[in-house]
Order: sequence, then C-alpha cells, then structure tokens
Amino acid sequence: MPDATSPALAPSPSIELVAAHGVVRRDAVRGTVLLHPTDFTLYAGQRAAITGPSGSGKSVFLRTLALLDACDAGHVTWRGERIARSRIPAYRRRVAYIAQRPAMLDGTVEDNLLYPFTLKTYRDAHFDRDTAMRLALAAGRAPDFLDKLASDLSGGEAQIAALVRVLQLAPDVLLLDEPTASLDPASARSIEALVSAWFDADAERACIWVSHDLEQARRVATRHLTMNAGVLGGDTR
Ligand SMILES: Nc1ncnc2c1ncn2[C@@H]1O[C@H](COP(=O)(O)OP(=O)(O)OP(=O)(O)O)[C@@H](O)[C@H]1O
Repeated sequence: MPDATSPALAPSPSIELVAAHGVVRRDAVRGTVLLHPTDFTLYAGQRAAITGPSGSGKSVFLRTLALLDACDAGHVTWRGERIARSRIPAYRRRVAYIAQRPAMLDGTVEDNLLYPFTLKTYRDAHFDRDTAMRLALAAGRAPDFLDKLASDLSGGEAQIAALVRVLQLAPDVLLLDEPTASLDPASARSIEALVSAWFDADAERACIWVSHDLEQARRVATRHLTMNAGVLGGDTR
C-alpha cells in the first residue's frame, strides 16, 4: 500500500506560469516609484486575489504582468523564460488582461466576438458560435445574447460579452482588473461563475483577481495578496 511519500501519490511539481523578477514601475514624468521592486510567481492551479487601497498600484502591477506597460527594472517570465519582444503577442494570447470597463466595438455581441479572429495572432483559430453560446449561457444570458447590439448592453452585459470574447480563446491565465467593480451583485456573480467554469476546465490554468471587495476576494481566490503604496505583500512566492 503506497503512503503519501511514495512517488505515485506525491504532488506533481508546481508549474510556474507568470513570474515577476524585481519588477519596478516609475511615473515617466515625475520619476516617482509606482511599483517598488517586486518578486512574484503565479503557479498553475492558483487563484490569487490582490486587494488594497485605491491608487496603491494594483492596476500598475497587473498591467506590468500583462506586458501592457514596460518595466523600468526587472523582467517578467512565462513558464520560466524571458519573453522576447517578438513573442509578446503570443504571450498575450496565453495571458489575458481584463479591464474594469473593456472597450466594445460597434455592431452586435457576435461582431465583437469575431473581432479577435481578425488579428494576426489568432489566424490559426476560428470562431465557434456554439462555444460562445455556451459561455454566454454559463453567465446566465439568453440565447439571443449574441444578436444584441453592443451599444444596447448594460455595464454588466458588456463585461460578460468582453469576458466571453476572451474566454472563447482559451487563455491559460486571466489577469482580472476589478472586472465587477461597477456591476450589480447579480452580474458580478455571473462573472464569477464564468471565470470559475473557465478555471475548473483545465488544471493548468491560473488567475489573479484584483478586487476592492474582501468578500469577493475570499470567494474567488485561495491565495491572498495585498498592495500598499506600490509594495506587494502577502504570500508573493
Ligand atoms: N502610466 C502611469 N503613469 C504615471 N502614473 C500612473 C500610471 N498608471 C498609474 N499611475 C499612478 O499610479 C498610482 C497607482 O495606480 P493604480 O491604477 O495601479 O491604482 P489601483 O491600486 O489599481 O487603484 P484603484 O483600486 O483605484 O483602481 C496612482 O497614483 C496612479 O495615478
């Protein structure tokens, strides 16, 4: 009978997905530090939350991990390797950043869902209406959701559409920057359910959820970090 130390039952080594190595961000004009030197690793299977006061640097940190803003020092790695400039689009395909109020294009929800497939990075992928419908249904939307005009969507519906637009592309990591901040509780729960279903579908996925809401942070994450005046605290490694 194998015991817990036998190779068959030992936990598999953690897979490092996104890591920050001494990353620093400064205000380009005034030179003030927005993010102090930060080390952080996100492993496959982790759901992390970052809470902290307004203006403390949560978005600055998330945008740095997403490679949307360049570091002033340090670097970000993907699966233990530095990311060459030419590989940034491929990285963003694996690591998706979701803003608080994502931009929607004119046209229907389906037009919005089709948009990523017009980009060079996704030239090998194809829009699958059934997948999109399934995701919309998982967020409690009616079957006609894809036919709605983006301009007619409520804030909650627009956020759901934006999340479906990302999740249909099956990223490995979600960086969620207060995705439910301006939403009613029901819409917020729909977003949480959608992210949860995405996470549960593959053991090698991981996410970071920035939230002002401590209750939500407890619901959506098992690893808790804090940001205060540009200093990331908690269990950062
Ligand atoms: N590109 C930038 N250049 C200069 N200053 C910036 C830049 N981005 C953010 N800041 C400043 O950095 C500080 C942290 O901003 P950030 O948006 O990360 O805060 P936050 O913790 O996400 O706040 P909130 O919870 O209100 O969204 C703020 O003072 C903000 O004005």
